[in-house]
Formats: sequence, structure tokens, C-alpha cells
Amino acid sequence: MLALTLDQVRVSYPGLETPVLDIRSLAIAAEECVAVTGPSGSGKTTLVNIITGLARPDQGRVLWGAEDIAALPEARRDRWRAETVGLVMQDFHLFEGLSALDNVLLPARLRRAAGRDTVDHAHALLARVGIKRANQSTATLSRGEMQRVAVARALLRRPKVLIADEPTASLDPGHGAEVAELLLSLARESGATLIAVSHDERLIKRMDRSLALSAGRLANAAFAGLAA
Ligand SMILES: Nc1ncnc2c1ncn2[C@@H]1O[C@H](COP(=O)(O)OP(=O)(O)OP(=O)(O)O)[C@@H](O)[C@H]1O
Repeated sequence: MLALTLDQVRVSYPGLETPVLDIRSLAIAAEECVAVTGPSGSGKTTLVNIITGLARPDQGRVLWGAEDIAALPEARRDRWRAETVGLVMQDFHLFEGLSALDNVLLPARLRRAAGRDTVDHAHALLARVGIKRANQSTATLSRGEMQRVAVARALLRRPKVLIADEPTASLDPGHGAEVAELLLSLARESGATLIAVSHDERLIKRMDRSLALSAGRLANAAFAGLAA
């Protein structure tokens, strides 16, 4: 539903000779499913922070649709992210003292937006990701189930963009495959653009394409039809 365009984006830190992220041009189409790969330190987390508005580049434009989020002040970037992006992290970021349902609803409850429709939607999402007992304590879920709860939570606001940072890295192969399948099918069902940082070949192969970062630059620009 939202296309991403990066234009002359650069992130540098004092004392480092080269930028940690240096992307001259990148275009990801609305509803595309794209993997981001690269060795440790190549800039993957920096890229995730920039495209989710968690951080601002030193220069360049980060356009989601027509909105340049790099030009927004922090409070507006935070609001834009909450309304637009569903985030799935490697280590789930769930509260183990809460039930699966309460974890999915927590962000909505914090903004006093957990009305009947939202609660119904949370139940439907938990069923869709295969969590049968919505009231089961999160502490007793398997790791694969925890990540499925996190996927349901990410989708509650019907985000236009899904960003996943190593979503299968802390799961065993079977659970990893299930979560990869869920992320892809839910992104496609909801029309969300999916960008997933991953080293998991099973996930990477199923995406529309993959981008390789190397020392902050796009390494497979020619293959992906991009100018790095
Ligand atoms: N606040 C900072 N100050 C200085 N250097 C930083 C800072 N944050 C990140 N870096 C450097 O930027 C580079 C890219 O880091 P980043 O975390 O984006 O890499 P990554 O590809 O996500 O790595 P990993 O796979 O290990 O998580 C690294 O060399 C890192 O040391």
C-alpha cells in the first residue's frame, strides 16, 4: 500500500571514516516483499531505524508514498510510525506476565483505543496466526507461538508497512518456517509492504527480491535494478 523511496541517504558517526549507511537510490514498490541481508555491521539495523523513522539520516530523503519522514520532527515521526508500521523483532518484545490477547491489545489500550471492534480484531488475528487460547499466559507459550503473537500485535492497526528484524533468527527451523510463511501471507493478504532483515534462506527465497548491504552500501544494485 505504500512505496518506499530512498534518495541520497547517508548516516555517519563522528570518528568513522566512511558513512555506516550510504544509499544513493532505492525504490521498493507498494506491496513488495523485500529481504535485507548483509554481514554484521553492514548497516541493516541502521537502515531499519531510518525507514521506520526511529532515527533520522544526516542527509537525504526517506519517502513513504509522498511523505518524507526524514523531514518530520521526532514527535510526528513517532506518530507516523505508530499509525503506519507494524514491527516484528527477533526477540518478540512481549510481556510474559500478560496473556497473548493482552499483549496484542496493550498498545491499543495505552492509547485508549481498545474498543469492541479492536478486541474482536485481536481475537481474529490470534486465530489467524494459530493461537487457539487467547487467554494463555505468554510465559507458557513456545518461542514460535510468542513470535506469532508478536505478528498479530504488529498487524492490529492494519499497518501499511510491516518491518521485521530477524523475525526467525531465534526460532528452531520448524517454527521459523511457520513464522516466515505467516509474515508473507499476512503481508500479501493485507496489502502491506514487507521489509525483513534476515539471514534465513527459507524466508529470503520466498520474498520478491533481496537487497544485500555491504559496508553501508547496496551490494547487489545491478541485480536488483538499483543504483547504489
Ligand atoms: N551510535 C553509533 N556510533 C558509532 N557507530 C555506530 C553507532 N551505531 C552503529 N554504529 C556502527 O554502524 C555500523 C552499522 O551498524 P548496524 O547496527 O546498522 O549493523 P548491522 O548490519 O545491523 O549489524 P548486526 O547484524 O551485527 O546487528 C557498525 O559498524 C556499527 O558499529
